[in-house]
Amino acid sequence: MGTVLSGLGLVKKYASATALAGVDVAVGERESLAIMGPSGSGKSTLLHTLAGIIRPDDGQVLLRGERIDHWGENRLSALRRRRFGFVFQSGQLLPELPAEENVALPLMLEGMLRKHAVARARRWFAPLGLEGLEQRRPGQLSGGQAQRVAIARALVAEPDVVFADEPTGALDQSTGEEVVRLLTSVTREQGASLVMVTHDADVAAHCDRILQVRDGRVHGHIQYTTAP
Ligand SMILES: Nc1ncnc2c1ncn2[C@@H]1O[C@H](COP(=O)(O)OP(=O)(O)OP(=O)(O)O)[C@@H](O)[C@H]1O
Repeated sequence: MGTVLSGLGLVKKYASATALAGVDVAVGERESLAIMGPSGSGKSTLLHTLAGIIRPDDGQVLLRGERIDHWGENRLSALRRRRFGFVFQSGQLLPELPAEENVALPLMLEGMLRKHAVARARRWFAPLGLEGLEQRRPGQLSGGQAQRVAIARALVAEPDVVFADEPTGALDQSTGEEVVRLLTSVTREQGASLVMVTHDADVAAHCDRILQVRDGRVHGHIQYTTAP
C-alpha cells in the first residue's frame, strides 16, 4: 500500500503548551486512520497540520512524497480545495443554499458552471441515502442528514484525502454509527484516504487503523485487519 500523506517529526508549540512534540504518521492509499486521545492531547492540531491549515514549527508534511508544509498560503488553500475534503462536527453547511448547491460548492469555487456542478453533486445523494433531499435547506435536514450532505461535499471534488474532525460529535450514538459507516465506506469506494479525529472508540473502530496520541506524541497504534 503506497503512502498518500505523511507527517515526519511534527512539532507545534503554543505559548502555553506543546501541542505536537514530534509526531510521525503515514496514511496509506484508501486507508482510514482514526486519531484518538484525551482532551488537549494534540488530535486537532495534528489533523490541521496534516491538512495544511496549521504550519508546524518543525518537521515535514508530505503529500504523495512532495513536501507541502512550507508552501505559501495561496498555494496551500488551492491544494486544500482541490485535493482535500473536510467534514467538521456541525454547522458547516450554508443555511441559505439547498443541499445540492451546498454539495456543489467546491466545484463552483473551482470555476465549474453551476448547472454542471449541481449535476455532479446530485450523483452523491443516492450513495449517501439522501435521495429526494436535494432541494432541502440545511435547517430542514436532521443532524445525520446534514452530516451526510457534508460528506458528499467533502467528496464531490474527488479529493486524495478526507479530513474529519469529530464528525459524529453532535449526533446520537446510532446516527453517529450510521454516519461513520457511510463516511468510511464511501470515502474508500471513491478511492480517497480518511483521517478522522474522534473521542468515540466505537466510531474509531470503523477505521482501518487507530493512532493513539497523548501529550503531543504517538502513544500507540491499533491495526485492524478488516474494518467493520
Ligand atoms: N491556537 C492555540 N493557541 C494556544 N494553545 C493552543 C491552540 N490550539 C491548541 N492549543 C493547545 O494545544 C494543545 C493541543 O490542543 P488540540 O486542540 O490539538 O487537542 P485535542 O486533542 O484536539 O483536544 P480536544 O479533544 O479537547 O479537542 C492543548 O493544550 C491546547 O490548549
